[in-house]
Amino acid sequence: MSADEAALKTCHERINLSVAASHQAENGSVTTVSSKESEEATYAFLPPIESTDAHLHEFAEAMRTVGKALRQVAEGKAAAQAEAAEWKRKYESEKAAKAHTHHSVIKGCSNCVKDKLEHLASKLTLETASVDETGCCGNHGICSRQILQDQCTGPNRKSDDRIVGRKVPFRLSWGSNGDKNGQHKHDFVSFEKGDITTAERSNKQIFLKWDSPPQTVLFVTKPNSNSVHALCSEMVRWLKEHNNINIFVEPRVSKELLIEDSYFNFIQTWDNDQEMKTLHTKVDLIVTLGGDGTVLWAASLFKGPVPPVVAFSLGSLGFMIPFPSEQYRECLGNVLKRPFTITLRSRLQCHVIRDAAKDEVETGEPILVLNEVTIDRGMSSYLTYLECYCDSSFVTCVQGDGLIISTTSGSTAYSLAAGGSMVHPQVPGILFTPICPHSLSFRPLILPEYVTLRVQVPFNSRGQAWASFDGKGRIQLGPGDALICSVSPWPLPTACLVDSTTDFLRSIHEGLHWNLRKSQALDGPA
Ligand SMILES: NC(=O)c1ccc[n+]([C@@H]2O[C@H](COP(=O)([O-])OP(=O)(O)OC[C@H]3O[C@@H](n4cnc5c(N)ncnc54)[C@H](O)[C@@H]3O)[C@@H](O)[C@H]2O)c1
Ligand SMILES: Nc1ncnc2c1ncn2[C@@H]1O[C@H](COP(=O)(O)OP(=O)(O)OP(=O)(O)O)[C@@H](O)[C@H]1O
Repeated sequence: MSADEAALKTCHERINLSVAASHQAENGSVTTVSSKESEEATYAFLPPIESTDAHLHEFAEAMRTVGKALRQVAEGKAAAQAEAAEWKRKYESEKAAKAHTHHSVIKGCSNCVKDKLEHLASKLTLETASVDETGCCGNHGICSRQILQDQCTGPNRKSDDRIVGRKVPFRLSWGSNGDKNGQHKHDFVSFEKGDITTAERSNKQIFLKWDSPPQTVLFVTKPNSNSVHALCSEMVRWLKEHNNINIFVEPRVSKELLIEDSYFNFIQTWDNDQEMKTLHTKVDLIVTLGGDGTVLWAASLFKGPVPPVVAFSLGSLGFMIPFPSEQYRECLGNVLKRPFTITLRSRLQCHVIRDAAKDEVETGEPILVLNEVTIDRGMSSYLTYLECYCDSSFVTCVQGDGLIISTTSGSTAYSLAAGGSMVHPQVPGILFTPICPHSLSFRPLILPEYVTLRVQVPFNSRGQAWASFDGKGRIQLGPGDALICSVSPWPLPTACLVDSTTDFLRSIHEGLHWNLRKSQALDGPA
């Protein structure tokens, strides 16, 4: 008989004794003795409760094991989904690239848009596309796949190269599972005699130089603003008359300008989504007139590649807007004729998966955001309860008002208000910022840009959750639904007034009054 069975047997015996004693008391035959015996029997009954506790402990342990197994299954599922998302992303970007090439070939070379955009694309790839994969010399510091030779040959060979016990040669390759997505081929890690170094700093300050003068400009303007409308019509005239530029505007603006003056007959627009999808093949430059919301709006018009954006400030904060509208002639003149620096602002592509437990396949087009995707509790008065995974790893459960998954550009927007760090827009990362977490230890995180995040509303969640994209387009997420997001291959290139860092620091100083404090007086304690 096992120890547990013995404990159970004792327990039964004591229960029987206790029951018998209480029966005697009820019959009234041996009242005083029986009540004492009953009390003793009751006390005697207590130890077996410890035995029952042991069973409870055993049961709890078993439940923990089951919980662990379930979590492992969920992690496995998240890994598979992340991998599927990555493959889909690769497939879509290749498909889009092919479609873009195909479209341009059909159009022919007469307008040279294809050549210009392809050249621009190659420029935007940090001008490092020609790196040789295997034969890297190590001099330029861009080694995507460099092999350490067993023996160093060539004129620089030193006598101590032949020391016995030389380090074993190895390779560096990108991606956590080998060359997983090829995103990081152009990062700067050099590799000399087995010592990994990043001494060569990445030069991500990117310059854009036109091969030939730009021909087409798209205007995106804040609605319902007289000053914006007036400036738009003035700039359109100036661009047409002084630079012979073709102008595209949104359908709403086209109507407004035509009502104002038939002079604007030359302006082009689009009639449907299909036409809008080909805009990036026709437009060299986007000019935005408004605040940050207008830049977000302009970005949202492009589900794939985006032409460079020159943003003119006509809002109140204008964090992402370096160009003063009063000096538009000088600013636009420079951008159209000279090389200029750009900030490549990464965007997040988001997929909502309904009842993710059943349906593992992502459907529909991704939603692209420049700032962030937010998952909050909406109207619900319950805490949001969200399970979060990063690639195949469980991150945490969010219990609070919600979660912000932000780009570095969005780090100064909602994420900042929720306690996240401000991050320079060229830093490759994704911010993971909780909103009012009901926990003392939930600090915001910054994750690397190559991960895929999955946020799922578990089936035992009390309430619904709501996802919103750059503060717009709210989508309800029920128990079992999930949101998957990763960095999109299509960033938003924004023209800088000076350069990426100077513009960023100007914005946090002037826009957010960062660390503004009166200087201490000199006449303090010695
Ligand atoms: N509590 C908050 O701070 C809060 C709440 C909701 C939304 N937002 C932000 O508003 C954005 C939508 O902007 P909108 O103009 O359409 O809405 P809006 O008109 O409500 O303006 C939001 C404010 O955020 C500023 N802003 C937007 N993007 C920014 C950025 N990247 N860096 C610094 N400031 C930025 C804008 O200049 C504006 O002052 C959302 O993406 C979200 O980040 C912030
Ligand atoms: N072309 C557009 N079409 C439709 N809506 C737009 C367009 N441009 C901007 N918006 C919307 O108009 C709102 C206000 O725009 P924006 O943020 O640019 O101006 P603002 O509020 O005056 O500036 P700031 O955000 O600097 O205070 C935003 O919600 C934005 O999404």
